[in-house]
Amino acid sequence: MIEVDSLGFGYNQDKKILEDIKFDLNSGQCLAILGNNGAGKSTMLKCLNKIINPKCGSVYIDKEDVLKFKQSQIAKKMAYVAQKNESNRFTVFDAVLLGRKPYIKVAPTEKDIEIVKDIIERMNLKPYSLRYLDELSGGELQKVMLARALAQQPKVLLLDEPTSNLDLKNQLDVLKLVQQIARDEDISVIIVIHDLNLALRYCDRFLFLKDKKVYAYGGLEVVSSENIEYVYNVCVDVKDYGGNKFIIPAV
Ligand SMILES: Nc1ncnc2c1ncn2[C@@H]1O[C@H](COP(=O)(O)OP(=O)(O)OP(=O)(O)O)[C@@H](O)[C@H]1O
Repeated sequence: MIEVDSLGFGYNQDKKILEDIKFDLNSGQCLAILGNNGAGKSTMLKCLNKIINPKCGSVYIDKEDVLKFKQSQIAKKMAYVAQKNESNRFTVFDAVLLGRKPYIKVAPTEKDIEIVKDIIERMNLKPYSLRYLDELSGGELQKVMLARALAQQPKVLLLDEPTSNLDLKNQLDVLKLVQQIARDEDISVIIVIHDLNLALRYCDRFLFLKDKKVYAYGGLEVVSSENIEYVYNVCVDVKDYGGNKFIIPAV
């Protein structure tokens, strides 16, 4: 379980971006972080694993405040996939193996190699295994970065718009896999995502950021037309289809 309390951050002294952020999430659950452009979603994700230092607050994982940890210790608890990923001259296999770095002392063990092979298989990346990252498409690269994060075997997985470069089938496949891995391996997943319908389909909890604060947090009930209209300033209808909720813009 992850518990975030009173988290605050500003890039400059006089301009706050996040104020009094508070939520908790059980293991095995996926949380969607929602809000408009510039609301502070990516900033919040980076504060959680201290890529940037929050000005105040705490982030407890299994009752330990990870903000007091060194980066090398945080890497065993949390994995992060950024919004923009740079490609380089690593092969796909080596890039995923890098996810094992927090655990490797001298050289990768057989277990490290097995974990990497397994995740490459599960994400249908085997045909790309020996390809270089700078020879991949944007979507293929995004999947490799997710595979690397999963190889890290974190307790909390932080994903910043993991489907932004993926085609429809890969969006569905990747989020389904993330949801399945979260449940099977008891990982809490925190996803910044713009597509409300994908969020509704694959996430259990929903957090709307607005005016630096948590405007609403909870289960499906908080994804209401009133909240969406207030947060995004767009009128929407919330419809039921086949037992699932769908958001349809009413413009
Ligand atoms: N390195 C930085 N230095 C100064 N300001 C920044 C920096 N990074 C982001 N910001 C500002 O902080 C605010 C929040 O940005 P952030 O990227 O967290 O928003 P977001 O909700 O993820 O947006 P989007 O949906 O467009 O990706 C924005 O006003 C942005 O301009």
